[in-house]
Amino acid sequence: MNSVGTLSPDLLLVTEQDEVIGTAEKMQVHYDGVLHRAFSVLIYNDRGDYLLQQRALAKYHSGGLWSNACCGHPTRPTDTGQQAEQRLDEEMGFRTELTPSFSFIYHASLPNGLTEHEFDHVFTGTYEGEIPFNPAEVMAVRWVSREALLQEMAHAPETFTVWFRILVDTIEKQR
Ligand SMILES: C=C(C)CCOP(=O)(O)OP(=O)(O)O
Ligand SMILES: [Mg+2]
Ligand SMILES: [Mn+2]
Repeated sequence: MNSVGTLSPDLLLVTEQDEVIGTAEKMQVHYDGVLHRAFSVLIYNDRGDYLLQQRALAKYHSGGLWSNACCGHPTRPTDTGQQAEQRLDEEMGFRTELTPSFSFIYHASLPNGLTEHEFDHVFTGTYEGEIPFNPAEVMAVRWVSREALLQEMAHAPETFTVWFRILVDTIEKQR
């Protein structure tokens, strides 16, 4: 826990085997590019369309880019899925049951000078209904079919977050 206590809990630093080896403050972690635990949530509707969020411009990186339904950082070493469900609610304004899917490590230098270096746990869920998203986190949402998403990613990859492009590549190869 950092000096501001519960206001800003620290992120979990992990090994390449995802063993927790410490904690550190969120911005410092992304300045230093040190490996930490994260989660990414993929939400589908009954037709199999992807739910996308456009990150708020004020986010510390990747503002204005289109991405998967929710991403975040666990602050407790257990119950990553519950923390992902909670973060989905904070960002998108709804809850749904999430299922663990797969995990991957990625390392990306971002245009604003920060670095993402994450052991990312991917969760999936389905949802139909209203999306009263939080404007501090999200500037827009939309549903897109997988065909339309693949076309758009091929033509305008720079409008999507780096990790969502990796995620879609991985998922679409598995199908
Ligand atoms: C999980 C990934 C790929 C990046 C972290 O997500 P965010 O940048 O949205 O993190 P929070 O601000 O929500 O913690
Ligand atoms: Mg987030
Ligand atoms: Mn991160």
